[in-house]
Amino acid sequence: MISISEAISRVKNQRKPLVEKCIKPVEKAGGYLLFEDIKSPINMPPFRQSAMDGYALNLHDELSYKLTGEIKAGDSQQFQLNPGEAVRIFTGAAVPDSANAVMMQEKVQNHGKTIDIEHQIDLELNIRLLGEQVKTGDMALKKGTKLTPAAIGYLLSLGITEVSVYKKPNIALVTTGNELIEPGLALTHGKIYESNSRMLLSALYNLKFYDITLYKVEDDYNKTVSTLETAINDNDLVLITGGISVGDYDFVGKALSELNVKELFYKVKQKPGKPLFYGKKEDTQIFALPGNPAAALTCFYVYVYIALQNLMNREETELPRVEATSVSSFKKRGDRPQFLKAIHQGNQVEILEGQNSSMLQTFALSNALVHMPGEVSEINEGDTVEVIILPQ
Ligand SMILES: Nc1nc2c(c(=O)[nH]1)N[C@H]1C(S)=C(S)[C@@H](COP(=O)(O)OP(=O)(O)OC[C@H]3O[C@@H](n4cnc5c(N)ncnc54)[C@H](O)[C@@H]3O)O[C@H]1N2
Ligand code: MOO
Repeated sequence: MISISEAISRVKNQRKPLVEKCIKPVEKAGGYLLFEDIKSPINMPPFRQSAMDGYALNLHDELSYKLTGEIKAGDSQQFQLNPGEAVRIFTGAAVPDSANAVMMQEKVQNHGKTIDIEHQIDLELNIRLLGEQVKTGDMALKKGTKLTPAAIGYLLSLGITEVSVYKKPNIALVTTGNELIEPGLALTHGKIYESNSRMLLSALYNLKFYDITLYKVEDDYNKTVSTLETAINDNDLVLITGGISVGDYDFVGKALSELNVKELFYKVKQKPGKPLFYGKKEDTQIFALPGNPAAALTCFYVYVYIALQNLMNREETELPRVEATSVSSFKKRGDRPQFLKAIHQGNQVEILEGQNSSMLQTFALSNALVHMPGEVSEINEGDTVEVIILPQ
């Protein structure tokens, strides 16, 4: 049995980012990293734009101007202004080449055919210059940039509709167990509703991983081998839940060994999640998470999260950890370090009742996990503890 820190470092050591590219419509590329530099195909703005509703002026030494017309946003006609002439103009409209400043309307008196401005103004005031954000052919966004909503808006503003991005991993979610029934069907004695697959699916969606295939297999050795073989062949990351402990019908470990999956670790000194398995076959990483739902989700956040960040070539691979003051007390049995479901707010954290690895109710209320080291037997009110912040 290895320590949590050793297990974390073995996952980190398998850093092999996916270097395949895929082409995505820009609006569906949120969260992806750019595979290539993007050069701007246009000047942005593509013309000199008015930044205000007001008047475009061909400046002269006096404060009075002759009004010669009007330009709305989207208009394309050209005006030729002589010194001392002005046109009415609106935000976003093209400023005539012969205008050299825009005065906002609050500082202008309109007399019908002429206007008076309050004071003399600087050249190019209230004009967004041609290409002031980015010029044709210049770097718009560099390879590796994460596509945030702002980045997506920016690329679309340059007229770009498709981008090449680093492919995200194809992920298999495999559930095992004869006792599992689809939620929605009638429950019969001895059965429980299957919740792990779509719990992990939703955790993956939340992290913006969408290429996910669900596989289900009953407690049968041959079927476990063939299902896992397909899942491993077709995916970059395989997450299995259940069947990894020592029971006579826990076939996952034996099946993985039959399939020549290289074990990187099996069993971690921690609670929950002791029987966690991590291995790889060629470039596919495989986690066999304990079937107990809270153990599976805890292992997802502490270990699988790192593998996902590694595959995406992200710098930060672990969830953020902070220190906080406990407002509750907790006594631990045994010497396994524990991850405790908790509510973190400000610089305080409340450890919740009901920490059993089969219970999701407490997890449902939590936004954090308190990491309680093995040598600490109790946490008291006022103690400083380490808190892992979960993605919301
Ligand atoms: N003799 C021992 N028995 C157990 C040990 C041990 O060290 N020695 N470890 C215990 C610990 S700790 C855990 S955790 C579990 C892990 O067992 P498995 O990974 O083999 O999981 P299962 O036995 O298949 O299931 C455990 C539990 O979770 C429920 N489950 C499974 N899959 C789902 C699912 N998709 N949705 C909802 N619930 C699921 C399952 O019904 C069981 O109640 O082993 C202990 N035993
Ligand atoms: O790890 Mo098991 O998850 O302790 O119940």
